[in-house]
Amino acid sequence: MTIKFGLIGGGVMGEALLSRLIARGIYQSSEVIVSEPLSSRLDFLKQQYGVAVTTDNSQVFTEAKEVLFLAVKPQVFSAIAQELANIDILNREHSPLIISILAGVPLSQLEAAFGQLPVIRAMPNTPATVGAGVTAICSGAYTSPKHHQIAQQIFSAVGEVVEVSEGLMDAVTGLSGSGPAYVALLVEALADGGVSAGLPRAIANQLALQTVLGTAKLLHETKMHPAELKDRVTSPGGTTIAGIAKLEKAGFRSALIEAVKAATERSQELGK
Ligand SMILES: NC(=O)C1=CN([C@@H]2O[C@H](COP(=O)(O)OP(=O)(O)OC[C@H]3O[C@@H](n4cnc5c(N)ncnc54)[C@H](O)[C@@H]3O)[C@@H](O)[C@H]2O)C=CC1
Ligand SMILES: O=C(O)[C@@H]1CCC=N1
Repeated sequence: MTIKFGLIGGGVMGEALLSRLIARGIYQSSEVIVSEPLSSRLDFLKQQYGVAVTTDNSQVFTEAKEVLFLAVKPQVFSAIAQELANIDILNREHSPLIISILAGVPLSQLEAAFGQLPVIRAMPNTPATVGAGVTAICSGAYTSPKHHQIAQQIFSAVGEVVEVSEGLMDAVTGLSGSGPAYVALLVEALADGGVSAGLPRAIANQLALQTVLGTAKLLHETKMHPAELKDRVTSPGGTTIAGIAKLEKAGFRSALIEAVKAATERSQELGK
């Protein structure tokens, strides 16, 4: 069977994408090869998903006919680019589309590393694992509508897809890329608040999680503005306004705004 999809880096995000692509039948296990330095991860991915595995990134690059998917940390990108630099890419019968989910690494750097191959830069997030992710994509100079369609199909398998200009990718990273961690912190802190107010831990966890999930679902399904929902919950002289007053005093909104800005700036730094 032809190898269509090559994955370099079988960690959290690599596995999230891989698992959904196989489950949705976008690629068969026999069409996928993964490279990873950690033998424990390789054994796991091979056993769990039935894919071919290797420690040799150049093998993945050479064999992948349709997509080479980069899911390593940005800090190891230059080492990988050097490793792949000697492979004769331009004279290949099938040049793969390079898809990178590396935070911060710009299209210019990716295109320089891969000659004139088509590159799509993407920023997914961890809810991709359960098909509830959101991914922003932007296309490089050598891509065609066909490449665009392939990337749409891949990321649609793990959630929603939006297209942005490359100048916005760091901001996307600061918001939706990093966002699941902020929301997880919110859920944990809400539950801690419940425990502090006397609730048993298990019940506090359930209430906190379902409140966040339910609120997101309500906003999503009704398209209600968040401010309107806040107003609907907030009775005059009631409990909610007492809670909101504390959040405002503690700088809740500005803490989130600053978090997104700091993560955006860090993404910009990673690309330098
Ligand atoms: N974790 C997240 O929420 C998100 C991460 N990203 C991006 O995805 C990329 C991967 O992040 P994670 O999956 O969280 O990291 P991770 O650490 O879970 O996975 C990276 C994998 O790459 C492997 N690796 C290290 N050196 C390698 C090499 N030379 N060749 C091949 N594989 C190598 C590691 O062993 C590891 O399994 C990063 O660039 C990150 O910016 C993007 C969106 C969300
Ligand atoms: O923390 C990071 O650098 C990566 C990028 C977006 C989410 N995690």
